[in-house]
Amino acid sequence: SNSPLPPGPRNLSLIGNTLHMPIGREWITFAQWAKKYGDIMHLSVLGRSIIVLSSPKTISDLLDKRSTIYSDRPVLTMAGTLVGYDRVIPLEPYTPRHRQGRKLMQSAISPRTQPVLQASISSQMIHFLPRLVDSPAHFRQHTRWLVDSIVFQITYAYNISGHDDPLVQLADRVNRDFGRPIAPAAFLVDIFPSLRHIPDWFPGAGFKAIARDMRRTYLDMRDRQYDRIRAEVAHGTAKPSLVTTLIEGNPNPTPEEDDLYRNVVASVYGAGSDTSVSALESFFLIMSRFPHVQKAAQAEIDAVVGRGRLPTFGDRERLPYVDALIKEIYRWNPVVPMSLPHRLMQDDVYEGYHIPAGATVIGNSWAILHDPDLYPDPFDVVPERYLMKQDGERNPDPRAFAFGYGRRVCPGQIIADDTLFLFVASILATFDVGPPLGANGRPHAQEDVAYTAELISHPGPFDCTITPRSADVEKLLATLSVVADAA
Ligand code: HEM
Repeated sequence: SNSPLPPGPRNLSLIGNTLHMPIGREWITFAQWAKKYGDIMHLSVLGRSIIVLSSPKTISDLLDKRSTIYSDRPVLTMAGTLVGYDRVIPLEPYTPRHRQGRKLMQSAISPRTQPVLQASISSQMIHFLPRLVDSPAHFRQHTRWLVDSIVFQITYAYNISGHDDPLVQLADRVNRDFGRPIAPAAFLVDIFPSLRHIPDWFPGAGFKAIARDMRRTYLDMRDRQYDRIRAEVAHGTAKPSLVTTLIEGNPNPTPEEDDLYRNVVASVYGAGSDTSVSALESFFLIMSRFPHVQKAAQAEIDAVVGRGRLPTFGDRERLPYVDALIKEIYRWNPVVPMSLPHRLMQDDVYEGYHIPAGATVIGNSWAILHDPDLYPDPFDVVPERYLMKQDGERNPDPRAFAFGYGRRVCPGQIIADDTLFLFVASILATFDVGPPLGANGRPHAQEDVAYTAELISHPGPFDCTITPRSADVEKLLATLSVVADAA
């Protein structure tokens, strides 16, 4: 192409921008660079092109409108080729198999199936709330328990017991494993893919044993429950679940179909668990930092739901402030700040710039969600911004950016959003969340909580107090959990 590459930081010939690359939370540095170089920016890292898009328009023009060529994923040699995570939907290349997998997931997670999914979320919530009464200091552990319970209920009709449930432990291990090879340049083989051919005994080939170990753990988690349900379907004893639906829909799958089904189901945990946990954790942090927001949301819930029952999904449309708070949770510290990287499949030209085939294309969602022209006072939590009469383009719904783009947009949004709604509404109806207290019983001075620098970003360590709003609420929760256990 005769067109120039998009502008970007100075290129140091062979090594490109490698030496300039920010280490950790690159979304913030990229947002600063975008002010200088524009909302389409080119970086060259070890000979590979990275295109960073930082405005709704560039993202919509390329990742949405030209999604036929912008929907591949970059090849990750360690995580993908060696461990095998490239068989799950989020990391899979853009192929007919990927489209088939998405279709299966979308038919399981759709407005048609939403009532069944909501029933699972509600039933797990009833078991979750009493845990918060018993040990509020462990709110993060309970939050993860809740999300895992919902995911395993939907996928495998599996009721997890406590935090030491074997499936939870296995899933935790897969989660931890997953973070390692997808961290930038964590393994040399991602920079020099031909290293994957070196023999196992060769010095420096330790990564191959690590990959084999991770693969074993992943397959164990993927297959154990799946095989159990397959046997139950054969005996006519299987409970309704995503696996049951897939197997009953095609009792004699080919080996390829069988592999596809297993990976589609595993993708629900892989993509849906840690992401949802991050959003729910942000809720606690926001509540402990912005008490006036909490009070306004509680006043709305009290007026609409009253104090004698828990909120339900049917209440949502009469809770506009709670809905606006949920939008702020997605925006304030987005769960996936730079979305997942896309890969361009053929040369393209945009606004006179050449975008080379194979380029990694990143939509910097964080930059958009913190653009003061779109969201005034972006570092504050201001649900009111969505309730004002909108002036043109201001304060767009953050979900348009928080869940990714084009043909790779998150297919689990319905579950994520329903989980977040019921979590926020139920906790605000029953608890007060506040800042941690010092020895003198007064609130601690609050320090800024840094979010982690991973692909799925979580709030760093923080404490908060979580107390039932009244003795009546405590009784209500105890009764509900007894009834739920009996059922
Ligand atoms: C608050 C919770 C969640 C957030 C913020 C979130 C966000 C995202 C984002 C940003 C992407 C990348 C889209 C892109 O590449 O442009 C994604 C992909 C994906 N998400 Fe979610 N997600 C959440 C929950 C879930 C849940 C609950 C599920 C499953 C039930 C799920 C399943 C997936 C899958 C399978 C993909 C890969 C799609 C593909 O590559 O084609 N997510 N999500």
